[in-house]
Amino acid sequence: MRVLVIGRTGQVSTELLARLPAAGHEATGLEPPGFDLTDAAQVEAAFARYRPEAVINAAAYTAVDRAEDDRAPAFAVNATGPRLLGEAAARAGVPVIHYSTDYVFDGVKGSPYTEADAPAPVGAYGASKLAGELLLHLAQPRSVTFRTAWVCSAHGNNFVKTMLRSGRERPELRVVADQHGAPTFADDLADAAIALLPRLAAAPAGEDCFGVFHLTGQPYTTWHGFAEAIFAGAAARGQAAPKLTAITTADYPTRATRPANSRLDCSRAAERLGIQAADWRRGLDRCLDALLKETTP
Ligand SMILES: NC(=O)C1=CN([C@@H]2O[C@H](COP(=O)(O)OP(=O)(O)OC[C@H]3O[C@@H](n4cnc5c(N)ncnc54)[C@H](OP(=O)(O)O)[C@@H]3O)[C@@H](O)[C@H]2O)C=CC1
Ligand SMILES: Cc1cn([C@H]2C[C@H](O)[C@@H](COP(=O)(O)OP(=O)(O)O[C@H]3O[C@@H](C)C(=O)[C@@H](O)[C@H]3O)O2)c(=O)[nH]c1=O
Ligand SMILES: [Mg+2]
Repeated sequence: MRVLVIGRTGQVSTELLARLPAAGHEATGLEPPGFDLTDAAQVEAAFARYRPEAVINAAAYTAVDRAEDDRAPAFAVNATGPRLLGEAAARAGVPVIHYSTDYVFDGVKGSPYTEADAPAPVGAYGASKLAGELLLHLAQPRSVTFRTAWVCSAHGNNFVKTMLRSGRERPELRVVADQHGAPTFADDLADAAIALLPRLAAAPAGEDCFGVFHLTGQPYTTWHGFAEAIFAGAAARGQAAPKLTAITTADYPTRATRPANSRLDCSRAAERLGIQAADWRRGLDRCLDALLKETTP
């Protein structure tokens, strides 16, 4: 299949572009400066040029704190972008796979969120991503949105790389232990999307493979629990670990509020799509193998 990937050097787009050819697909990835998803004419031109049979939107404005003071660009990329893509895809008759976030929820619920729970974003990033989901599905009902969370990989910016870097610079790291969720590795997300492509291409609007699906890694943990796993893995690969201190959200003020409960219930994806939440500890091992050279002789 000819697959157009929006994003090229981001976490998820990098993994998609690395894996699509092996699955027999012809893939093109587009991002700035050569391509701007927020420009309708550029979106239209990309469809005309590449004639995709499916589109995967892995582009986003992901700077959560910056989005609070930079709302217009965040909404342009995260909301207008998916709308333009949905409109072009509907005209071309091709399905769209898109990504959204746990930050569409306020985090107040006492158990994992399902797709039936009402979103109520507490920050600009989450609000822009929620708008994008709605606009995409209105424009192109033959779309799938994977709401994921805490995405990491060996490429791009993420919590694993921040922890490893900070751990080299400082003897002690303080990490919040009262925000609950599950890390998700970008290669697992890419594999899920690629497995779904043939089914989406064949399915008419209204099939139950379209819609919103929660998809994260498992099991649930906290950012502090994740940091512990990162440094255990780093230590096993010969890197000295800093002292890790559990703190509360109140001890770590940030510009944007993060939800305390980011846990997503992924059972709908398992039941309807046959896509299982992957064990993030395996993903972390692959990521650390790629990032840290063995120091043993
Ligand atoms: N990172 C995370 O923790 C989470 C991410 N998600 C969602 O998953 C998806 C993938 O995220 P991730 O891979 O981490 O994101 P990254 O921030 O790693 O990559 C974003 C990509 O979007 C591209 N991009 C930004 N602006 C534009 C634009 N105007 N036109 C075209 N491309 C653009 C970037 O290009 P460039 O590098 O040139 O700017 C980059 O390729 C997103 O929808 C995100 O919201 C969901 C939950 C958690
Ligand atoms: C670096 C650091 C962060 N933290 C906290 C802040 C925050 O609550 C949490 C994670 O930090 P981050 O900066 O990675 O958080 P953040 O950028 O909010 O991560 C989010 O990105 C967007 C794109 C998403 O969609 C979300 O799923 C989520 O992955 O850890 C510490 O407690 N100590 C530290 O030293
Ligand atoms: Mg880039």
